Amino acid sequence: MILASGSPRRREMMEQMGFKVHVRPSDIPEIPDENEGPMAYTRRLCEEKARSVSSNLDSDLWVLAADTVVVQDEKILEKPGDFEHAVSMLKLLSGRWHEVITSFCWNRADVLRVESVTTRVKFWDLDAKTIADYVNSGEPMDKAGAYGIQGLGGLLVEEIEGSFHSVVGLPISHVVRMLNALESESK
Ligand SMILES: Cc1cn([C@H]2C[C@H](O)[C@@H](COP(=O)(O)OP(=O)(O)OP(=O)(O)O)O2)c(=O)[nH]c1=O
Repeated sequence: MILASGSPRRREMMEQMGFKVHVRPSDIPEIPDENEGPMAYTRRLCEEKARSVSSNLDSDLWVLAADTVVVQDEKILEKPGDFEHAVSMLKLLSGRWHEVITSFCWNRADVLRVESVTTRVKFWDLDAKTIADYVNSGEPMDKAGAYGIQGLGGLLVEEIEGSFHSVVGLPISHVVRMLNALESESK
């Protein structure tokens, strides 16, 4: 399969599931349209990522793309731009529930299917030093919402409802089930 993503976590997860993964990141700009809700945004982006990589392929391999955002107070939190931005995102998440939405897309020739998975995550109350120490670890900078649940960021999380893997960027069981369904439909 072709993975239209530069995320090392997505690659690892697909390899753990036994796939031989060829990585071809896309360069789609990640900017929500005016009045675009978070789920619609992630669905549009993963579809655009898949289509842009598929259009330059001369193989008939399946292409997988995904997009993950954190949502708090209807605001989309993507990857932080700098230290201060990461601190302000973590302050917003402190002591409250938020949602993590991952949409993924399988595409081959004119077959394209998108699915979205929403997970709820609750953070402990975080004091300023905990937030600053965490941001200084460097872990938040390439992650939506400025945390990684799979790393040190796991210490910020009190509770989760839904798919852990989806928070990390790919709900692997949904992803593999959809591929199996698409394969059996094409027979
Ligand atoms: C909330 C959270 C996000 N993330 C990551 C998953 C995604 O890689 C990233 C969100 O950014 P995305 O734009 O979804 O993905 P990406 O930029 O890493 O890769 P590409 O656009 O090429 O597909 O945040 C974690 O690793 N752990 C977490 O707990």
